[in-house]
Amino acid sequence: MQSELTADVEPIRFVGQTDGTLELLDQTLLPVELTVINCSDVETVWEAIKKLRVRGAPAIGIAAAYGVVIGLQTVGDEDAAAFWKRLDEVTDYLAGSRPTAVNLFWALDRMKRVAHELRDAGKSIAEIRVALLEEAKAIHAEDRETCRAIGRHGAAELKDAANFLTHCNAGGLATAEYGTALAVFFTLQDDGKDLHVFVDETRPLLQGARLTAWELSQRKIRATLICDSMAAQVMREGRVDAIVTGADRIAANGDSANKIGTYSLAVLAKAHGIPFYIAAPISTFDMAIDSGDEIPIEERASEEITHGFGKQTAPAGISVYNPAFDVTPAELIQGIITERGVISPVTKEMVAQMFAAE
Ligand SMILES: CSC[C@H]1O[C@H](OP(=O)(O)O)[C@H](O)[C@@H]1O
Repeated sequence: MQSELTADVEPIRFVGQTDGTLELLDQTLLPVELTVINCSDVETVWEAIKKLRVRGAPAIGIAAAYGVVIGLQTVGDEDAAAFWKRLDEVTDYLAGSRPTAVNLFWALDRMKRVAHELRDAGKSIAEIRVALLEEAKAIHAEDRETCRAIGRHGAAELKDAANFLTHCNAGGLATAEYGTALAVFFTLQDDGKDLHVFVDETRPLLQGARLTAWELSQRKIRATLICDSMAAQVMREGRVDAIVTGADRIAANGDSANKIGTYSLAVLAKAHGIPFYIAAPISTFDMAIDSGDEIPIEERASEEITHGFGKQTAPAGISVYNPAFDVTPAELIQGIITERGVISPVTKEMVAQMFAAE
């Protein structure tokens, strides 16, 4: 069913109080169909993250935080032991949905930390349950402002550029709203810039074609969809001033994991003398790992490649390798645009300095 899809559709919405439900815009059906799934149990939230009905590092973290609230609904306030056992069960369960986006684990750890601090302060289970919903809402609200700040810093950094290329979707659909990489383009537009964006379709799940192209068209930003393999050609033709992508996990030295195909863009950008930027919130930094070598890379089902576009496009039984992410080394990154400012050059020292800043 062709629905009227507008850019003000919220990808994530929690409805009700501690006994409420989580509404998620099913991104696997975009841009053709507008369907909202209603999550009333943690299994539905887990499946939505796993199947990319909700996706994008910050959005995954927000959904998981609400998933904790929903998962705890199966136990009452009267049995404290059951509540704490269930909290561990639910956070461990959600942590197993996807391995790469560190925001998932950052959000789950934050929810557990709040619960334990309140327990240690002598609060009741009922009070802790309410506080956890408020914490999930805080994570959600903070990300809205974080994205705006990333947009402001990115637009200032790239004020002299007009022609961009991006990969996958790091827009409002991947966050609370407004996005990270796309926030830079939205802010430049709001500042009066007439910009153009080449959009990689981003195989195999086509987040670029289905989601980024849609978000840019909704905002009437000039965009041209290309196959991933065409990126080098448009760079060689001199049609790209800068590349901006999102990230799913950034190591302490600045190595950045993002959708598969990002690393090749960074190598191509270097070959063509084009600045390559990552846009990501501080919550995407994993300071517990020294380099990108330690970032777990999700491998997904073969069918995403052999049965894309709704039909079989490869011989049965063919061997398939389907890593969903790759890692761009810090030396290929001109700058990492965060809500606190731009990290450039991207060194361990500069990352640590930004991470420690308020
Ligand atoms: C703002 S984070 C967006 C980030 O997440 C995407 O991955 P997925 O669609 O698999 O969740 C992609 O890496 C984007 O850059």
